[in-house]
Amino acid sequence: MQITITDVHKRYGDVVALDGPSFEVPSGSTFGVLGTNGAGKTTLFKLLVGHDSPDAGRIEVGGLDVETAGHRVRERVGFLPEHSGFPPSMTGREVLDVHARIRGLADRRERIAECLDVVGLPDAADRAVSGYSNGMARRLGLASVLLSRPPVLVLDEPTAGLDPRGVAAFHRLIERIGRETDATVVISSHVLSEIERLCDEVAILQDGRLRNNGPIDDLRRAVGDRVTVVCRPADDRAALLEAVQGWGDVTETSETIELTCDRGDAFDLVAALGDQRALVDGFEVREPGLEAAFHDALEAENDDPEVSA
Ligand SMILES: Nc1ncnc2c1ncn2[C@@H]1O[C@H](COP(=O)(O)OP(=O)(O)OP(=O)(O)O)[C@@H](O)[C@H]1O
Repeated sequence: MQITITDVHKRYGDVVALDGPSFEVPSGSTFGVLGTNGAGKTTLFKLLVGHDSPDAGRIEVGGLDVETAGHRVRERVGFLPEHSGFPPSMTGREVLDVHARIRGLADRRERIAECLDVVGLPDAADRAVSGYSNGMARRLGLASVLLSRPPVLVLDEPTAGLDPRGVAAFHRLIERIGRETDATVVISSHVLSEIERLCDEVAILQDGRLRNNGPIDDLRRAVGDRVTVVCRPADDRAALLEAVQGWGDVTETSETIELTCDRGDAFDLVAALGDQRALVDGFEVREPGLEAAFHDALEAENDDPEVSA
């Protein structure tokens, strides 16, 4: 395991920010920490990188205790905070040069050029960062984190505030890092689709407590063995609607008729749809998403605050 979090507690005055989550992050995985506002994600990350201390519990990174070996942990972990500011008059390259010097990197010039290339900023490298868009500033932040090739990257809400193109570019970047390096990447987000797209495993936090964790596929399965068959009606929508009555729970949207049934019945349903070819323009089978797992985890909390999901 690259990261082990054991029964971590943290309060700020009366506010309980973390209430005993325990989970592990496998080496080389892209791991999502998911939670609504105030769930404790940023607090957990601050403890993880040694910027703050837990009141109780233990966090280990690569077998090192963050409390007692903080300096060595910080050498292993590249942290992109939720809000990172750069001196506005410096160029991107100068910002990276300062970071490279602080870390004592020997091959600064080459490494900076490589990282600018990875994040897609070589053309803007010699412009003042005051003229950078949000997305460019986030990518520069990521470049600064990548400089020393840390085995662990901790990215706090890396796409917050980016426009859709910026989000897509950042996702491609994280996917590339996941593919081309052995780094363990830990990302926090409250955007489910983002975690679902990028991550292998996830921990779901709510009010500082761990509600669920594990491989995304396992969580999806745990949601229940239900699948949804989404049909696009041909010309006679009413006839299709009548034909599918009783095959599953029916939901209509302006474009589709959606049938949700037990996975075991899905084959029969699809076969029956095949017999109704004249009424159906096309269909797809949709697996339950992480969204359902997320809401299940949160509902478990509302049903019984004492029961851990
Ligand atoms: N320095 C602090 N002083 C007082 N309360 C704090 C402090 N830092 C965090 N908190 C509180 O601890 C709780 C957890 O906050 P945290 O920032 O970790 O959540 P988060 O999941 O990162 O939220 P968001 O998605 O909104 O960034 C919140 O109730 C927050 O108000």
